[in-house]
Amino acid sequence: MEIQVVDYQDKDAGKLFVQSLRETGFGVLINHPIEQQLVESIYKNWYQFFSSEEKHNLSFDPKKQDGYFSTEISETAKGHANKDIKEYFHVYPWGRIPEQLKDEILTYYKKASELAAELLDWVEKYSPVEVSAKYSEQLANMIKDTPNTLLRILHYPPLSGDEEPGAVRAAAHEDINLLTILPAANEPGLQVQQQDGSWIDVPSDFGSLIINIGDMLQEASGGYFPSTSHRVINPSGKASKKSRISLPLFLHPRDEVVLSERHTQKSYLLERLKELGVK
Ligand SMILES: O=C(O)CCC(=O)C(=O)O
Ligand SMILES: [Fe+2]
Repeated sequence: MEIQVVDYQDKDAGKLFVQSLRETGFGVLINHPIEQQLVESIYKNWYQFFSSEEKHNLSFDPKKQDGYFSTEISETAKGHANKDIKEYFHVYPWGRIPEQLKDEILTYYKKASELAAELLDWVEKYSPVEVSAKYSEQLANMIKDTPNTLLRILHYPPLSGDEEPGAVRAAAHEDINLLTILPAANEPGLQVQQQDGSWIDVPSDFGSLIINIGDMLQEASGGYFPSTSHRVINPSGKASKKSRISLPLFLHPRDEVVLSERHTQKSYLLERLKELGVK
């Protein structure tokens, strides 16, 4: 099955969306409640931030994981040799945020988190009974009042030609969290791996919202909802001189939420961050 582009206003939206998640790990929403104007303004304002020296004053805190992560310390995807060609900023409502960008980004954080709770309700509603029986509490409840949901603003700089051989914007990886909510970026490049191992572009029309499953939902659903590998490929030709900005919201339950017999959110996250080399 292909990734479905679902109209959020459609009466069967929930069913179609969850079916797409189940079969591909991804679903795409159009006509959704997140205003494109807000997304575009964030892209513009944070591009300015990444172009300024101010970012170096907000360098990330290794314990709290908030703040600015430079290209030099950017993540290395599990099983890969090179660092990704990206810099990013981690926004948590309790964390450091550049003063002039605070109101806007927290407005987005709140709106996207509210929509996310609704999407988790859809996932719950269309989980077979034997799967929902595994959820330790309602999925939407797992993220209620959580301090752990992470909004990452990513900047993939133009390619200089001096990149390490084999380095890419984002090497193939799976997300760690429950669900990821990602507005289409300003440039293409996002791909998902299909069951036969081949890679296809994720439908990313500007204005649409891409949602994918992370490992925590896979864990909580006993594998029913697969977290699929995705990546961001390097542009070529003229596009390689352009920056790409993207804005994933990674939904994380509260620390103590039980995901499975093996893991709480906290124990699971710690294990995964160590693998990424950022903890
Ligand atoms: O930039 C994108 O489009 C995707 C980013 C991503 O997959 C991630 O940060 O986990
Ligand atoms: Fe990802």
